[in-house]
Amino acid sequence: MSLSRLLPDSTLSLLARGYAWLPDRMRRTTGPLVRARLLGKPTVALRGPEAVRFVYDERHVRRGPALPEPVKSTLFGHGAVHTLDGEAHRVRKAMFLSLLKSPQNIAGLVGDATAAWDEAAARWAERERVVLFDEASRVLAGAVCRWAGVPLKEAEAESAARDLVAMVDGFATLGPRHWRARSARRRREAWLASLVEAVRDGSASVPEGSVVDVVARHVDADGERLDARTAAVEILNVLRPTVAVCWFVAFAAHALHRWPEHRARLAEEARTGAGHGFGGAYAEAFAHEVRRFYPFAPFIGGLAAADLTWRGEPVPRGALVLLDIHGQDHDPALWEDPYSFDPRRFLDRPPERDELIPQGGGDPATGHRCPGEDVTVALLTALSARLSLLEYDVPEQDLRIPLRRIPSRPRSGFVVANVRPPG
Ligand code: HEM
Repeated sequence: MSLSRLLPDSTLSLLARGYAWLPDRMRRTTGPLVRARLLGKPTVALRGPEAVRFVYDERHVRRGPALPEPVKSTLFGHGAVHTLDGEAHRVRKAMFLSLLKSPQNIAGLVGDATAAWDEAAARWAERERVVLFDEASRVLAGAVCRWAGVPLKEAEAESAARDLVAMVDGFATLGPRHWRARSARRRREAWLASLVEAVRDGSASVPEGSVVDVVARHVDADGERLDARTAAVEILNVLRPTVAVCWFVAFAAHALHRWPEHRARLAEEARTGAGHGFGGAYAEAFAHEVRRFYPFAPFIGGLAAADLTWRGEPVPRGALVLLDIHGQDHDPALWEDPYSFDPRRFLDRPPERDELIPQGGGDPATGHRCPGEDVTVALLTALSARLSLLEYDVPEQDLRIPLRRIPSRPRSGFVVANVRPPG
């Protein structure tokens, strides 16, 4: 009998310990990998740039069969790009990359988001206090729908934002958040599937080259167009994670509050227009450090496609193989003083491809690495710069970020009061 068959199942321990589960197991292990059982399957977990290259090699690890049903029914959607391998994956992925890697498209989305932020910030000033997480989710939902060609009236932005947040918030729990996530997904897939049908039969029109247009016309590896439901799933795979940047915005506000010296530097850069890109070199380094430091995606996983060996250790075919994202982004072997928040670590040295992996590793064109990473960095850079220029009070509130909760966030959502937008 193999060793992993004798191990107790760790699924409950993972649910109870959240982000700390895998890094703790890693710390306690003396070998090059952790062995466990998850969802009844023998499991190994790895970390480090070499492990990234090992896991993202499709001859080693396949994704399709690995994703649990509760994750597909909330976070990603059935039939999503996340669930594909080989040629089918590459053809679908190329569609995302064409939309999300173009500098012009990224600039368009950032322009819509910053305009929406400025309008919203003027309204925050009229209210006693606002929850930044919720406000950022609405700003991003309105901006990404407009940019993607999804018609959304102003009055609908709040419920759309709530549903898009719910799909992310409920994927890793068995409680009420999970059931909210499932119904949010059902509702939004039906909404977007009817938009795709209307675009296809000519009863609705969307801008040429927009996300809806490109997904509705996309031809998959089998030579067929996507059915309307799968097209809706993939449009959601642009809308949902863009809105999820609100998690990072709340974390950015947390960092500015906790370490105010960064606010001064960001504001100075934003005021003088120094630097480059969407907010300047310091703002971009700050965005990378927020993505490294704060907990968001805990790990990614797939199934071993063959009997494998990792640094002399056997990994049996069919085993669940996890890449410890959160652990790697805090690994003292890769990061000096990993638990100190310090954007300067990215000032002189842009992140290495397989070192900083909050959105996966490897090459996004050939593997599953997030195609929205440039969009995320651009949005977070621009919004962090804006946040640094906004004056506000931070009233008494619960700012703890519970590591047991996946995905986590400041418990209060980061409340700001007495907002004074820049003049
Ligand atoms: C909010 C910040 C974000 C985080 C933390 C994040 C994280 C991730 C992670 C960990 C993966 C999986 C990588 C893997 O399986 O190897 C992923 C995949 C993906 N992300 Fe993101 N992402 C974010 C933003 C975005 C944005 C803004 C978009 C699109 C506009 C996006 C679209 C996608 C898609 C389509 C995939 C599937 C790629 C594939 O399977 O090939 N993400 N993301």
